[in-house]
Amino acid sequence: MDRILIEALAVDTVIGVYDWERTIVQSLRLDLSLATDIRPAAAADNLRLTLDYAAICQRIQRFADEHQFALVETFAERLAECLRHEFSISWLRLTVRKPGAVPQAASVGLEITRGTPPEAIEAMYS
Ligand SMILES: Nc1nc2c(c(=O)[nH]1)N=C([C@H](O)[C@@H](O)CO)CN2
Repeated sequence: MDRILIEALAVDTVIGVYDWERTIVQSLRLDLSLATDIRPAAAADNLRLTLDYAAICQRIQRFADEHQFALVETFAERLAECLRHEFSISWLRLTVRKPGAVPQAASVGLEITRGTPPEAIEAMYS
């Protein structure tokens, strides 16, 4: 299975567990790996037959504008649900980093995977 990649996407949002964090906008950094079969789009050279990474990036920032979560866990889980539903993504890996949250660390955050693993889909068709 092929994967569309989005790396170090800067996303501005209100997020954090402390009161002072509810009054500021902070910048998250997102990495995404999105399972898809690129062959139909490549054969036809047609954007409509693949995952449009620009449209996905725009949707992510709109999601961030529309929500204010306490935890990066909630942001990641809800965003993964949103993207899988709206773009019919069978599997994704999402990393959310919050630079500056812990001064001693370059960034902190988490990584989640959701959906049917690409290997399982490939095994069904082999
Ligand atoms: N596992 C998590 N730990 C912490 C989070 C979080 O979202 N998930 N958030 C905070 C604060 O908001 C922090 O980013 C600011 O100091 C602390 N721990």
